Amino acid sequence: MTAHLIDGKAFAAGLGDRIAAGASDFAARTGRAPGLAVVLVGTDPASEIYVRSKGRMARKLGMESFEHRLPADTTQEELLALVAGLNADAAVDGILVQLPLPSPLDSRAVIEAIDPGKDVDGLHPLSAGHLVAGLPGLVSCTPLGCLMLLRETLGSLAGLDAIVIGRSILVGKPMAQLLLAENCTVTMAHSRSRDLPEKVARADIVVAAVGQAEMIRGEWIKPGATVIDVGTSRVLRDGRTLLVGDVDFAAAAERARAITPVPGGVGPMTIMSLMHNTLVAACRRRGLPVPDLDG
Ligand SMILES: Nc1nc(=O)c2c([nH]1)NC[C@@H]1CN(c3ccc(C(=O)N[C@@H](CCC(=O)O)C(=O)O)cc3)C=[N+]21
Ligand SMILES: [Mg+2]
Repeated sequence: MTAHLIDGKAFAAGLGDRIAAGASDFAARTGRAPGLAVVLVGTDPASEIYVRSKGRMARKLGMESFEHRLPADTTQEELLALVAGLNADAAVDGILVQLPLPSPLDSRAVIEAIDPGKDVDGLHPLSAGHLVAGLPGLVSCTPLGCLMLLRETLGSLAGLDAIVIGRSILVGKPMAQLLLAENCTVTMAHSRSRDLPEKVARADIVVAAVGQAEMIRGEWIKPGATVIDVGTSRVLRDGRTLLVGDVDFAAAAERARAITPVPGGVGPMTIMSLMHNTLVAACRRRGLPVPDLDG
């Protein structure tokens, strides 16, 4: 392997120290810690783990964590009533509703009910619009984390050719907007794209967010490219469950200049970006200056 490993876990830990300092400063000025509310509907085991680690991280950094666990048969009205209560709660600066919601709940309507000032997931249409318009707002956690890793690895991204594979509202679309704002030339590829290998081969930056285990082959990667792997798929291999990304890591690492591992790459940055957004939302809501959290 020749690529530099982009250590998301270590970068997230450093960012966490700066967020903790910002949270403590916020508490000293306002008399209360920044507050994050996480809503989990149902008992999906993976979601349980994510929600627990978000709550644990918030408390570790000196923030208040409000965890709301609702049964899988919660009605749309009950969920909207909870969101309305969190919108009105002065101790809550950020609201995250864990996705996916069990059917038949309508996640779009729930997300649109969140106060955009508390939308720490960056999923409200107003947050998405702010990003496209280049206005300050809250940016979706996974793309924000990817951008921080790219800046840390490459410095300026201006003029680089980037490809984002995957066009979800949670990751692909905001990622492309962030790269465009960094003056990259951005290609957005997806399941219907033609000649994907050729398109990937032209990119200096590859962000893989398709959700299909090891779909991006190592031979496609341009030598010297930087690869950010958003995927986390559990696969059974030699009788053991393994977490793998959207990129064929071993082969890609032979060609890339730098690459994120799975786990330990993008995942830890997603959670830390949520903490980042919670502190930013808290400061904005109180009219306080947002601390400089870039290393
Ligand atoms: N409203 C909403 N916002 C989200 O941001 C959101 C969501 N819903 N639903 C589910 C996905 C998934 N997600 C992850 C967070 C952390 C890791 C993470 O820390 N992963 C570790 C490995 C963890 C493991 O071993 O399973 C790593 O990559 O190193 C992964 C995935 C946030 N999501
Ligand atoms: Mg990861």
